[in-house]
Amino acid sequence: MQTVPLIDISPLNSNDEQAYLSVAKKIDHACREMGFFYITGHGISSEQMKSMFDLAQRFFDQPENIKQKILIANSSNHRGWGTKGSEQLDPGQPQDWKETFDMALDIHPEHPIVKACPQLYGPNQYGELEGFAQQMNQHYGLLMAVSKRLLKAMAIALKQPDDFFNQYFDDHISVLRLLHYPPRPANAIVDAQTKAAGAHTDYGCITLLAQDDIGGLEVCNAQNEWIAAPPIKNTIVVNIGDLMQRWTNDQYRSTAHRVASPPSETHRYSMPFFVEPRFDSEVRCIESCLSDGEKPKYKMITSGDWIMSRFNATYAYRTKTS
Ligand SMILES: O=C(O)CCC(=O)C(=O)O
Ligand SMILES: [Fe+2]
Repeated sequence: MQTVPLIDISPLNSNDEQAYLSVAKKIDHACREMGFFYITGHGISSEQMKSMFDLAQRFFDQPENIKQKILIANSSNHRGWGTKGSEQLDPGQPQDWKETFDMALDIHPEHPIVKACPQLYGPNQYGELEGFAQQMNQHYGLLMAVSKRLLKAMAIALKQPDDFFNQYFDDHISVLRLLHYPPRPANAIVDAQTKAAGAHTDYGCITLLAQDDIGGLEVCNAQNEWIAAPPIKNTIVVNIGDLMQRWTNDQYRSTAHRVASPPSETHRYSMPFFVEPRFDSEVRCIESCLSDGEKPKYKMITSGDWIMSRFNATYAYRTKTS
């Protein structure tokens, strides 16, 4: 059975051109075959990761009334805390059993880009936890640096200029999200197949996911089999999102994935970083992804329009009000 490959990306930081291209090729292969891979050699220390998981736990441990003050449902730009049941990733399944915290670039309300797209830009809502904003922003910067290295390698593998993807990442809309999957209460009627997060694809270019050591992430491989993507120490899981699939005319796979319910009494934490280009980036098929006579499968769409259409499809609070 096909498994999720592991790639050491440290050569992406070196001057050894051969080693660089060899890693770019491995990434390209994984994007085509599986749409998912683990990375090591990303440069984010295990201490940094641990401090982020400690922070996530402290954040979600706060009383409900404190978290209510930064409710995502009251945010104009989709930032803040999401209660259990506010998101339903798989419309054929019960709502996801998780609480969330979303943050992105923190931009003053008077900035022109906020005026141009107030649904996706603006200030974050952090709440009251000491040091939280600073630590989240620092981690956001570290993840963005790794993401830019990956996007450059993908551009090169696709025979594009180095900055083909990265040129769309000034004023980007990438989101760092904290996730807490608490145990379902004993009286909640669920069968063993009910997932903590339903099957879905991610919306952006790529996602960098850190997971704790509980496990539960499952990936649908090219043979349509669900396979486990268990935690591996000091790795980050990378997967392709819908915008990258559109950009590459389906050559890179935006692969469905889901999260099994944690064992009883067990809390699971994870931390996806959704890498999403500036809201007005025009995503249309890259020429080098078309063979002779082949036609683009998708119409051009802007990053912002795509992301908003996906939020509206999966969040109860948005469908009620829009
Ligand atoms: O919690 C996880 O491991 C995966 C989360 C996920 O797929 C998502 O939030 O898009
Ligand atoms: Fe996902």
